[in-house]
Amino acid sequence: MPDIRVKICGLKTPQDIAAAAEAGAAYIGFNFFAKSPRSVTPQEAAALAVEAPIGMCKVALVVNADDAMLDEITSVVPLDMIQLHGQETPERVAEVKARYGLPVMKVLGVSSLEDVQRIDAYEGVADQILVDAKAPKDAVLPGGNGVAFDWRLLAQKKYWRAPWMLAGGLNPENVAEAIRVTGARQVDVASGVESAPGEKDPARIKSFCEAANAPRR
Ligand SMILES: O=C(O)c1ccccc1NCC(=O)[C@H](O)[C@H](O)COP(=O)(O)O
Repeated sequence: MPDIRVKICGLKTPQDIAAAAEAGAAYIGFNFFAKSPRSVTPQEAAALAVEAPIGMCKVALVVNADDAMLDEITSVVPLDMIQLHGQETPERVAEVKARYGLPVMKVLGVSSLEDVQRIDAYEGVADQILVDAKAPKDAVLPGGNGVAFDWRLLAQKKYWRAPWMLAGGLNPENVAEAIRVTGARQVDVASGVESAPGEKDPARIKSFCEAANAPRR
């Protein structure tokens, strides 16, 4: 099993799933944010999920979703985890965990040390924490913008009680350095393995997974 666990986010086709599986990704993300070029419907995600090999963690990405939306997604798609990518409070994280009986990954955007400190409020309730770059002020999307944050912000505080994952502007060219600086054991990528917004590139998925697991200097 690869040392560094990789999540490929925003998969839309069976070819995307095959590329992630062949490259050894541990997680795949289905994006239910309608404005995203990576979004899928619950029915599309259900058809894709059956293509995933046993043991690959299938994650539903939602942004400030209400129970009705989560009820629909979880009733149709065989999932292993829910990723909350909005302004969900620790209380909402606990509610979602209890209601759906699935592990929850809470995403926290970082652009300052204060943001890093704010993560502590979630470490006792979220099953995983995804440390992402904050979206630029004028961005349409709350994630998937290909923007990195200053990885040195994690140098002092890179351990939480919950396992964590690094995201934000990662790509095959910089992922090894990001891992070196932050000590991340898990990494997540969306736009960095695409040829155009929402179009995954199998060669970049492969290069990303190889670079994440290349021997460290
Ligand atoms: O990818 C999207 O379109 C998206 C839309 C709305 C909320 C979150 C979204 N992506 C979240 C992810 O998990 C990304 O992998 C993460 O933000 C990093 O994205 P990128 O910088 O493009 O690798």
